[in-house]
Amino acid sequence: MKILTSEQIRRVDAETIKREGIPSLELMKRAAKAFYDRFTERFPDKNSPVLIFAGVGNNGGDGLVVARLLNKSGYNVKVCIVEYSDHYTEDCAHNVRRIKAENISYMKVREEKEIPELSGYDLLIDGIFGTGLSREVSGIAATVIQRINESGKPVISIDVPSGLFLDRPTSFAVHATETITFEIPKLALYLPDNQAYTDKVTIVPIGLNKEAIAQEASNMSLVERCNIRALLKPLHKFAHKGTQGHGLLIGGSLGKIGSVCLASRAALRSGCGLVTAFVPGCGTSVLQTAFPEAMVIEDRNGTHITSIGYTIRPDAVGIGVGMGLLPETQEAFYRFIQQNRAPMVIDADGLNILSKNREWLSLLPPDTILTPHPKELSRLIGEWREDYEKIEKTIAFAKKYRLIVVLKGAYTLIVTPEHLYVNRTGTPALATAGSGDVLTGIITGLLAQGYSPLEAAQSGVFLHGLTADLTAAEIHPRSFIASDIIDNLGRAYFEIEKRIR
Ligand SMILES: NC(=O)C1=CN([C@@H]2O[C@H](COP(=O)(O)OP(=O)(O)OC[C@H]3O[C@@H](n4cnc5c(N)ncnc54)[C@H](OP(=O)(O)O)[C@@H]3O)[C@@H](O)[C@H]2O)[C@@H](O)CC1
Ligand SMILES: [K+]
Repeated sequence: MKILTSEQIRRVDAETIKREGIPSLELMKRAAKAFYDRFTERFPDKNSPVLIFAGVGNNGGDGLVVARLLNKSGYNVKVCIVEYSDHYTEDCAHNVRRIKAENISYMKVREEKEIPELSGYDLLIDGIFGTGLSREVSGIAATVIQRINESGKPVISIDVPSGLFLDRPTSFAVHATETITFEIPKLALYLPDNQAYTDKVTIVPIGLNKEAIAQEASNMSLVERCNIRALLKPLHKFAHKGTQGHGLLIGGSLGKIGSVCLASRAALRSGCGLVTAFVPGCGTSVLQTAFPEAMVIEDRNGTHITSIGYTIRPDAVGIGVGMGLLPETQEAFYRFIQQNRAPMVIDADGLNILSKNREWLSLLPPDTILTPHPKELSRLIGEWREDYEKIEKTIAFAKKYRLIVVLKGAYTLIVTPEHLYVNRTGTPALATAGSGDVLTGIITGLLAQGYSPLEAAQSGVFLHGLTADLTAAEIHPRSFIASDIIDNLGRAYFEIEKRIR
């Protein structure tokens, strides 16, 4: 699903109206109905008093149509028109007339003293500003937003939390409990800097014109279940372990062998045929006991890796977990990346070694996958002030070294030199020890099965997150551990392959 800018969304909006020969009011009705459907499903209690804040633009117009729909179906609604300007859009003005005609209780607010007391309401709907926001919020709109935020009430935002900029940092906006956004995903809804404003995000279709969307060029998109489903290879009846790929996981040091166990088990569960772990001597019996399905090659040294050599021919390599940063290990890493030509994932200490020796980055084969968390990323690309700068710097870095960067977070970003992908699967349950090692293992396993680096990165991240989504009702997010990801990978595959009627 393409992520578009506000300017592109405006064009799609206008093109839909033109191509489908519908009045703009009709599109507003569709949007409001889509919001209403989701809202009433989430909040079926019609007795809960609801206050709808509507601005004077089309986001406000949506809010007024929502008020009419809720009122008609028996909800207890009131409307507060935040008149931050005298200039109403035509469709908004039309709906002000309609709410009057339908006797819906409303008030206009132009000054602070006119703002109603919010304590009597159970739910607030926010339709003050949408994608038309063009400058910092001030005056009465700012005061109202502040009151909304201070109220502590659940706030459901229409399209975007009011005050959220779609293309630059935001310092003040509605703290939405949920945003019900119209059809097209907006990048700002998925950035960590905006977490105070965007909690849950739900995308609802509103029947925008498909060709109009297709015409808009974008180098950003959401990773969707259908994308992953389409790229999964079928399992052949005559498949055997030799045809399913051989993954090699290199890492570990005394006290950190668990990371290699997790990564290797995850690689095998992701579907590859064979897994070998390359570890220092202290890891061999641990691995063979904890994970008998893996083969093990040991370094000549007992406590940490000092030289990486083997005669097997792996189809993919995952390197770095638990490896440590001792000079001999760094040297071994250097010699290894100089000669390795198998597709590769680099994580954890592998990334830290690269940030200490930045000139080695140019030795990496094109499309090598790096999987940093934000701290590891900052060691590689330097500090950033805000998310847009971070993304810009990561793209420049990916371009310079022709790499794929998987930036782990609540919404993991997959950055290639050409494109930014946003993954939505996953919950805070994944913020647990070993979760990153498991991701490295899954991506290595997928690479070994012959998926391209981009496919492996996208599907690995998607599957990893999906295990947490699928177990959310059985394993409390607080007690979810990295092994639960591995144990539920099969379930995640079932979910992806499930037919949706
Ligand atoms: N696209 C779609 O698919 C569909 C979109 N729909 C809905 O339309 C919404 C977009 O509506 P919109 O364009 O009328 O803009 P909106 O956000 O209501 O703002 C209103 C006006 O406020 C102004 N303004 C800006 N910043 C300001 C500030 N800081 N302080 C004061 N004023 C400020 C600015 O006008 P200006 O002053 O720049 O002339 C702006 O035009 C969208 O989010 C969705 O809900 C659906 O109905 C149908 C399908
Ligand atoms: K809004």
